[in-house]
Amino acid sequence: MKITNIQFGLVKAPLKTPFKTAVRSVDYVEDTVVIVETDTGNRGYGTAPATALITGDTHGSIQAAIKHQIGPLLMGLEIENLNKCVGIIQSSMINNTSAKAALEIAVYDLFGQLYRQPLYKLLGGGEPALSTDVTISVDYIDKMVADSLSAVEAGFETLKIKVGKDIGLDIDRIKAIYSAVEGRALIRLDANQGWTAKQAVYALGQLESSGVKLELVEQPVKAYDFDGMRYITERVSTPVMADESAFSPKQVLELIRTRAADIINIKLMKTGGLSNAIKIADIAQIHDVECMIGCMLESSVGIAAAAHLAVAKAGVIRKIDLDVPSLVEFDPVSSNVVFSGPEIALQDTPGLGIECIENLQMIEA
Ligand SMILES: C[C@H](N)C(=O)N[C@H](CCC(=O)O)C(=O)O
Ligand SMILES: [Mg+2]
Repeated sequence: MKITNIQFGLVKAPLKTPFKTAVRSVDYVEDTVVIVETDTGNRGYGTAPATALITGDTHGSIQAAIKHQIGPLLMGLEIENLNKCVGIIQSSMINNTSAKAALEIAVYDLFGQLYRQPLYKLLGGGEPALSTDVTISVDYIDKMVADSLSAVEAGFETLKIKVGKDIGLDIDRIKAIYSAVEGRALIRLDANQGWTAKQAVYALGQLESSGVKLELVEQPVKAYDFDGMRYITERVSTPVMADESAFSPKQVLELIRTRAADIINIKLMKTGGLSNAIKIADIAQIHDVECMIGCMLESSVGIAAAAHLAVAKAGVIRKIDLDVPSLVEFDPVSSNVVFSGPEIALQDTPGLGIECIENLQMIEA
């Protein structure tokens, strides 16, 4: 099975309610769709969102990187030599992790089709079921409490609360949500780089001493501020998770070596796809550091790939944040990963089992 062509499209799905974090507010999911074609007629699918504030990537940069730099190097490559395909994708240029992720996802999808196995089995196998948290956007307190209660009613047992906008308000937000859902849901926080190290230590200290139990706090400070991450990790009981600080295996090694984080959030759009995500999971497991599988606000093609990885690496990926299918009005993607509220079930069709992407708008090559 040889790569012969790459096509592009765009897929868009409106959100039920705006997704609001410390850095952005979004009303819909929009991904570049990458279709890798082969001489056998098989087509591999990958997607990437334009999360410019986190990865630096836009739809224009993703498509240009694939069209002009990485794509031409892949023509004629045999899918059975997955290592060669992945090696070329990763060494073709620096950065551009979203473009690399979309291509790797498509190539791994084809690898699964070649050997007629679902991806998670080719990655090592596992129990094909996961349970995800759901994100509660940062907002005024009553709205966040109401959203948290609705999520618990819908069956979610873990809530990922977005904070990082205003430290005083954040403490009130978390206390109010905690008392509304105490004993019914676990609370994890994501500050999306919105606090300083001192603010984080203060806020978490206030919460811990008032009896609020948090599962973890994600990326309290700026991505580059490894010293700040370590400062917080050393001073609070709540486990600290690195997200925007943890793109590459090398960064993860550094975070672990300097004890700057207790947990690592793996996202395919940060790692440049599955190959580096696997390396990160292995590095973390060697060091007894737990991981979360996360996602951007992105389509269910990328999220399906992340779910396959999480199943295969369940020994170290023990926290799941793959909630976008619950946040959209409708999911245009049908794959072999079925999302139903908090439950994620993987079926055994080959690769990612992409059957259809509704409303896919093809882009002229
Ligand atoms: C969607 C997921 N639950 C999530 O919260 N991801 C964010 C980044 C999402 C984005 O801004 O596209 C995160 O973990 O920081
Ligand atoms: Mg995060």
